Amino acid sequence: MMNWRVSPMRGQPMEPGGRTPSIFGLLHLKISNQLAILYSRYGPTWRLLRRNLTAEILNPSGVKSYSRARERVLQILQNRLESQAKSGRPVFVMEHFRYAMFCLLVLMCFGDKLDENQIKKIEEVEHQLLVNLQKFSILNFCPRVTKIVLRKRWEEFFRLLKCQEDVLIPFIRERKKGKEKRSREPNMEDSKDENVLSYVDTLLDLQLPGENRKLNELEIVSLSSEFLSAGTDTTTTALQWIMENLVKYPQIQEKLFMEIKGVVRDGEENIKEDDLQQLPYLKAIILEGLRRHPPFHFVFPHAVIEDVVVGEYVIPKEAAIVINAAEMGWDLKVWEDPMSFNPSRFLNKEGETFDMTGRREIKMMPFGVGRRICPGYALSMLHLDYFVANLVSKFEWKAVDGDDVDLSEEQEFTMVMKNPLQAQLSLRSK
Ligand code: HEM
Repeated sequence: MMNWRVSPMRGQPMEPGGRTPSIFGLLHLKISNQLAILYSRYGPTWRLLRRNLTAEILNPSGVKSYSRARERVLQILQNRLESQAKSGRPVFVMEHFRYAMFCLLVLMCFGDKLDENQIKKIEEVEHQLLVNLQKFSILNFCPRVTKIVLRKRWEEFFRLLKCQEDVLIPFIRERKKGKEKRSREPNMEDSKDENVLSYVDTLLDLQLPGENRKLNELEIVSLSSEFLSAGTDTTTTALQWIMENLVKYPQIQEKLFMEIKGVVRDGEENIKEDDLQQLPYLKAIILEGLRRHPPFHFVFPHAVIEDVVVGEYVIPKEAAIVINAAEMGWDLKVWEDPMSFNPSRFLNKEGETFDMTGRREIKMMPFGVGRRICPGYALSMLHLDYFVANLVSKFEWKAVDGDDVDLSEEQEFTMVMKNPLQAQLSLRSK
């Protein structure tokens, strides 16, 4: 087994025979590395921060404490879809899905008491940063020169960062105030909401080793923004692909609905989080969706820490390597009829859950594998389970009349649907 180390650089796939990437590849690496630095206000502390993210907020009990937030966001999403469905017109679901996934992360990041207006303010500023990413990437190119020739663009860039600070810093200060109050008055009768640990709380606690200091506000702004953007588009894309396949294959949707009906509690409309474990077919559908349509076709670049030989390839120390995760999930030697959407391939008689972490074997890796696996892996699996189950429980999803469901892909930040999903939704009778 190889020794992996994440390089913070984006890279090009290694060429056969262990040659290093071409000069264009190296240039690309350099530019992208600088882009990452430009967008982040913190230094090389990412290793520690990642550990913090996994240990504090994305661990099973951290994730569980947000079940009320999930219920609230599900309600918002279902209401939005219901009012559109009632118009009888096809519903374009992508924006609704993205908003719901974004809300979930905002509530985890800044605390679950935020109202919709506050969430919308955060969404607007984060959206502006995301859509302007391309435009600002040129600023990495010889900043000394671009600071003169592209002065206006630099100003615009700083204006946008300032807007982001103006929006996010008050939320960070609010969390800080709450924490200080709790430590001053430990026996204070706190409402349950205030006690839910937020990502910002964990960042406020963090002590940077070696530097003997805590993170400053601007660093927390960057990290919060990264948390929101890393988790929104990825889960939205996966959710959309899965729902698209349920529209394309009504018999799979029907089988799932029958399974769901068996576990909805009396008098309840929605599936409870605790009941998701009783839905093996749902889990198989999520896994099949991630295998067939992984949101990232390539995992982030990694580097080996010593020369290694893999098959006929020599990978020299420090070379950036990029793994094509999508092809791995479509490998004919491993998967039967890999391009078909067949959730049953994940149903095994022994009831064993499929391992995606790479501990046992690696047959697919939509989240990467090993110690650099996506820290949001378990959270997004839960979000996918919960939202797919409840969206199918509440609505019947059908193709728009005469529409041949189109599975063409398009590369954006993730591999999205070229023609975003639109569906005819009808409320299931209670
Ligand atoms: C379906 C949803 C998601 C998919 C498919 C996905 C996939 C990935 C992949 C492939 C990587 C790179 C792993 C590697 O380096 O080999 C990654 C990294 C990362 N993901 Fe996710 N992700 C998802 C959701 C999330 C969520 C919900 C969060 C946070 C709340 C998140 C946070 C991150 C972060 C912070 C990293 C960088 C980790 C590092 O630098 O070591 N992801 N993700």
